[in-house]
Amino acid sequence: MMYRTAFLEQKDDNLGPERPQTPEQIQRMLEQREAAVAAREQAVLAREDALHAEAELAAQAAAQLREANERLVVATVHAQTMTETAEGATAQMSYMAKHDILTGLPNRSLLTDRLEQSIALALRHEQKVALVYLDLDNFKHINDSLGHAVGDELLQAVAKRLNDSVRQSDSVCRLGGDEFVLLLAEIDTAEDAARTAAMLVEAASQPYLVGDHRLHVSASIGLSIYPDDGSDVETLLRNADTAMYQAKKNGRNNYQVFSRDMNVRAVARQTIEVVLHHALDHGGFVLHYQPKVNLDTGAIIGAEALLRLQRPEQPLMYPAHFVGVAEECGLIVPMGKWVLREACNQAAAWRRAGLPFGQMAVNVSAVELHGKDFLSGVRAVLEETGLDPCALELELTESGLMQDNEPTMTTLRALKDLGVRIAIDDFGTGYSSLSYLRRFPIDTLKVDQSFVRDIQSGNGEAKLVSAIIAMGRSLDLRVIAEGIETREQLVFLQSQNCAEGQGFYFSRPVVAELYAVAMQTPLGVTRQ
Ligand SMILES: Nc1nc2c(ncn2[C@@H]2O[C@H](COP(=O)(O)O[C@H]3[C@@H](O)[C@H](n4cnc5c(=O)[nH]c(N)nc54)O[C@@H]3COP(=O)(O)O)[C@@H](O)[C@H]2O)c(=O)[nH]1
Repeated sequence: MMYRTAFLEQKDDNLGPERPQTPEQIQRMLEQREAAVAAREQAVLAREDALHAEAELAAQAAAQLREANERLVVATVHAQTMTETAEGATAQMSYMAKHDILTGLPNRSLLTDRLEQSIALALRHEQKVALVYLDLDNFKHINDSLGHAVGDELLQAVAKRLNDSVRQSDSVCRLGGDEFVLLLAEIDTAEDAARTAAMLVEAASQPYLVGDHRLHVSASIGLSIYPDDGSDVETLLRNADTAMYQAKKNGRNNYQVFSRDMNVRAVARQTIEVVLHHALDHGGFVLHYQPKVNLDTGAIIGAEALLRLQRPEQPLMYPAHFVGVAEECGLIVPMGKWVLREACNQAAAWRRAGLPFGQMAVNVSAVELHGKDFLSGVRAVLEETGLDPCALELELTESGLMQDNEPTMTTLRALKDLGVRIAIDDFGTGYSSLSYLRRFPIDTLKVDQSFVRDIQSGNGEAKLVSAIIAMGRSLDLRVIAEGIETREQLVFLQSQNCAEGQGFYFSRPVVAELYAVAMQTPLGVTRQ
C-alpha cells in the first residue's frame, strides 16, 4: 500500500513532454495512467506475495533445519551411547571369555595365554615354571548336603585364600567345579614349587566361615614343572592333573610331583575304564557266590555275591583290579545296580526252586551308598525280582558309613524299615570310632580276614578276634568271621562261639550252578 500512495502523489512532471490537449486525450491519458497504476499495483502485489512466499519458505527451511539439527543431535547422542554400550558389552564379553564368573579368577583360556607367555619368558631366561593343579577333597558332599549357594560361597572363599597365599606375579585360575590351577612363574628350582604346594595344602585345609557354617575341606595337589615335565601347555596341564590324581589316591590332603611312571599308571587306569564301559554296555560281568556257613552245623546259610569280569579269551579279572577305578570314575554306580539286580534275581530263583537258600549278601561301596538314588534303586530291584527284603544283606565298609553321617543314617533306617539287613564288612580295619555300632541300625559284623589269617601268629590277633566276637554278642549282633582257610582257624573261632564263617576252607567263590549243588550238601564243621 505504501508503494501505491507514493506513486499517486508523484508530480505531473513525470507525465512526459507532450501535454494532453483535447478531452479525449485527457481521457486516454487518464486511462493509461489508471492502467499503469493497476499494473504497478499488480507488480507490487506479486512482489509482496513473492516476498511473503519467500519469507514462508525461509521460515519453513529454518524450521526444517532446526528439526534436522535436533535429529542430528539426538542421533549423535544415540550413536555415542550405542558406541559406549557396544564398547561396554564387548569389554564385558571379552572379560567373561577370559574369567570365571563365580570367583572372578582367570579361566582356562586366560591361563593358557599366561602359561604360554611364562614358558616363552622362562625359555629366554633359562628359568622354570610350575603348574599347581588343585582339587578340593569332598567338595561334592558340602554341595550336596548344604546346597549350591553354600558351595559357591565356599569356592569364592577358597579362591581368595589361594590368591592371598601366592605372589602377585603368580596366577590363580579356576578351571571349573572345584578345580583350580596356579601358575607359579619364574621359579628357580622344582623344590621351590614343592614348598609352595605344601604351603597351599596347609592353607586350603584351614576352616572356612561361610554364613553360619564353619567348613572343613582339604585339597589334593598335583605339580608339573616346565621344562622337566613338558614344554607345552597341554602336556603340563595333563601331567599336573595326573599328579593331582595320584595325590587323591594317596589319601588326599597332600601334594604329589609328577613323575613318568604316573603316566604309565594313568594309561593302565584308562584301559580299565574302557573295559568296564564295554562290559556294562555289552555284557562281561559275572557273579560268583561264596557260601556262608553256620559254624555249629555246617549248614550253608547264604552267599556273598562277588563280582568278576569275564572277557573272551582272557583270564577272569578280579575286583581288586577294577573296583577302585570304577569308584573313582563313578562307574561303580551302574555296576553296583547290575550286581544287585543279578544277585537278587538269583536268590529269588533259588528260593522259587525250593532250594534252602538263606541270605544273599551284596557289597556296596561308599560311592554307591551315598548316591542319591541308592535307596530307590534297592526298593525297585526288590520289587522287580520279588525277593523277600529279609533275604538281602548289604555289606558296607566302616569308612563308607563314617563319611556322610546324617544322610547315611536316613538311608540305613529306610533300608531297615524295608527289612533289608546291614553288615559291616572288614570290621576292625576302618575307623576306630565304635559309637556308630550303637547309632546305626547294624545287624552283622564281619571280622576282617586279616585278623582271622593271623589268629595263630601269637601277635594278639586271636585276642582281638575274641574281643570282636564278645562285643558283637553283647550288642546282639551276628558275627561272621571271613577268610577262614584252615582247620585251626575254624576250631579257634568255634571255641569263641563265633556263629558264622566264610572262607576257602569251606569253599572258594563259585559260579551259580556249583553253588546250587553245594547248598544241598552240609559242610564238615564237626567240633573237636
Ligand atoms: N563294591 C563292590 N565290591 C566288591 C564286589 N565284589 C567284590 N567286591 C570287593 O572286592 C574285594 C575283593 O573281592 P574278591 O576278589 O572277590 O575276594 C573275595 C573273596 O574271594 C576273598 N576271600 C574269601 N574267602 C577267602 C579266604 O579264605 N582267603 C582269602 N585269601 N580270600 C578270601 O575275600 C573277598 C571277599 O571279601 P569281603 O567282601 O570282605 O567279604 C572285596 O573287598 C570285595 O568286597 C561288588 O560287587 N561290589
